Order: sequence, then structure tokens, then C-alpha cells
Amino acid sequence: MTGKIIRGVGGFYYIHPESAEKDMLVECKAKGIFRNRNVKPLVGDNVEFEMLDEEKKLGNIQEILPRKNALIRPASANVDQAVVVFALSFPKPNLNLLDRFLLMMQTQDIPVTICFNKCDDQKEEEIQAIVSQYRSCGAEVLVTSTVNGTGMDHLRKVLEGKTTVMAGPSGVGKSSVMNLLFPEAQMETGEISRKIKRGRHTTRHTELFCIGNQTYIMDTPGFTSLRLPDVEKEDLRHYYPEFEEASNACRFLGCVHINEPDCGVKDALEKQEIPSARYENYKQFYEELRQQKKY
Ligand SMILES: Nc1nc2c(ncn2[C@@H]2O[C@H](COP(=O)(O)OP(=O)(O)OP(=O)(O)O)[C@@H](O)[C@H]2O)c(=O)[nH]1
Ligand SMILES: [Zn+2]
Repeated sequence: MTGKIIRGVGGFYYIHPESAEKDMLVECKAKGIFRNRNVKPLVGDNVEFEMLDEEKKLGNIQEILPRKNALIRPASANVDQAVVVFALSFPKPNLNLLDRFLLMMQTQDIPVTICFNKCDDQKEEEIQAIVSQYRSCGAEVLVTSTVNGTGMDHLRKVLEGKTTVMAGPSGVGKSSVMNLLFPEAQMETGEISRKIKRGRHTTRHTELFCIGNQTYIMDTPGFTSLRLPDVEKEDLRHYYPEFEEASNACRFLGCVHINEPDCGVKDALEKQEIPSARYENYKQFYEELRQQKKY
């Protein structure tokens, strides 16, 4: 039989069998031959397993099917995309945190959709002031509200049929979004929220929730800070699609767009062709990476 690992705890893996009901889970150990090959099963892995006890739903993983990808953070396999939710109003959007998240996903080659939620209590100019910063960051940008339903159909389409890492600071509306989009998964999303809350004080395990046909959401604890991914400071600029065109005008080939003279990116910044908040965060990340390498 084939299925997907949705949770792994202490050497046990919980498998959702292909085309089984959403709630059906088989508890498996991994005694298969792949253990000799030094591969550790990950949440999100598609596996071949045998049922050992039909009644108690116990089984054994025999084979890990080829992975599309493997993420380090959150530790998982076969993730299609990430949706990161930030509130436009409260909690006030921390764009530095958002840029850290974008970078973390970009370095792992995971497409991101940014969901700016709670647009119902913001003025259009204020929404645009934030959204326009992200117009060419490489991520899709959605403006949503669970109060008046703005953007919800679009978000549903983004999620359907995919495995999505759902992330964002606490209180931005992640559970509300899930409850609105997948009301039949009400129980599970309530659980997501509870687990996130409990998770603040205990070790957490990555976990997938099946919310529809071939549709999985990975809950992640609401974050308040994010470490920068392990990139060379000179490579950081390559994760900013908004610099790409302007950097053709830089005098130096290796220009990192900070202190160099005749820098196309800084010129573009002055002309407001590059969003200033994105650039300021870039500079800060560059400095942070420089400091890290010193020690
Ligand atoms: N005005 C407004 N409030 C919202 C919206 N979506 C959620 N909220 C409110 O924001 C608060 C937090 O919502 P949750 O859905 O619990 O947020 P969360 O991201 O799941 O939070 P954690 O479970 O702490 O990670 C609740 O009081 C919601 O009613 C929205 O679109 N507009
Ligand atoms: Zn430059």
C-alpha cells in the first residue's frame, strides 16, 4: 500500500493511506530495507507500507518513494509551496520577519504566497503601501480578510491539491482562514491552534493535516523570530529578484549594492524603483551574515 507520512514521533510514523478517509491513520515503524541506506523518513514522505494489523491499524514502512524535495526547516519532504500569513493591522506586520521567511523559503526553492490578512480594518492606501513593497519580490501577494471574505476564493485555489507549509506570526488569522476555507476540517484546525499554543512551551513535531483530496497543510508554530538561512553574504543579493535588472547598471560585477560607487541598485532605490523596506532589510541581513562569519 502507499500513503503519506503526516507525523513522526519517537520512531513511529503515522501514515495516511492513499485515497483513505481524511482521519484514517496507520501507525508504522520503519523496519524496511531503506534503513540500511541511511535515509530517515520525513513528514511528507510518500511511502510504500504493509499493513500488519488491520484492526489496530499497525504497519511497517517498506520503502520511501522518490522525493520531490526535502526541506530542512521545517523538516519535511514533498512540500509544494508555502503560504505565509501576516496581518495588515494587528499584530502590526513585521516586514523584517517576513523578509527572513521569504529568504528561508527561496534558499530552499519553495514558491511562496504572501497572504496579507485583516484587510477589512485598513484603508486602501495603507494596504497598498505595504503590498507595493512586495510587488516584485518573487512571491505571489494576496490581500485577504476572513471577516468580509476578500481573497478567500483565490487562496483556496492556491491551496487545493497541494502540500503547503502554512506559517506566520501568532494572531494573524491562520486558524480563521483555515476554518473559513475548509469548514469540514473544523476539528483539525481547532487542533492546529491548540497544538500551536501548547507547542510554545514544548518540543514540537512537524505535522501535516489532510484537508481535502491531495490537499495537505503543514502547521508550523507561530514565530516571533527567524534565524537567517546559511547563505554566503555575497550570495544574498541573488535572492532579491527586484535587484536583478538594476544590477546590470552596477559598475562592479560583484557589486553587493551597499558601499560600492556607481551602483545601479542604489540608483534605482533613489528613484523608488526598488522598495526601500526590502532594501533596508537586505542591508541588515547582509550585515548580520557578515557578523556571523567573523566568529
Ligand atoms: N479584523 C479581522 N480580524 C481577524 C481576521 N482574521 C482573524 N481575525 C482575528 O484575529 C484573531 C486571531 O485569529 P486566529 O485565527 O486565532 O490567528 P492565528 O494566526 O491562528 O493565531 P495562533 O493560533 O495564535 O497562531 C482572532 O481574534 C480573529 O477573530 C480578519 O480577516 N480581520
Ligand atoms: Zn550595485
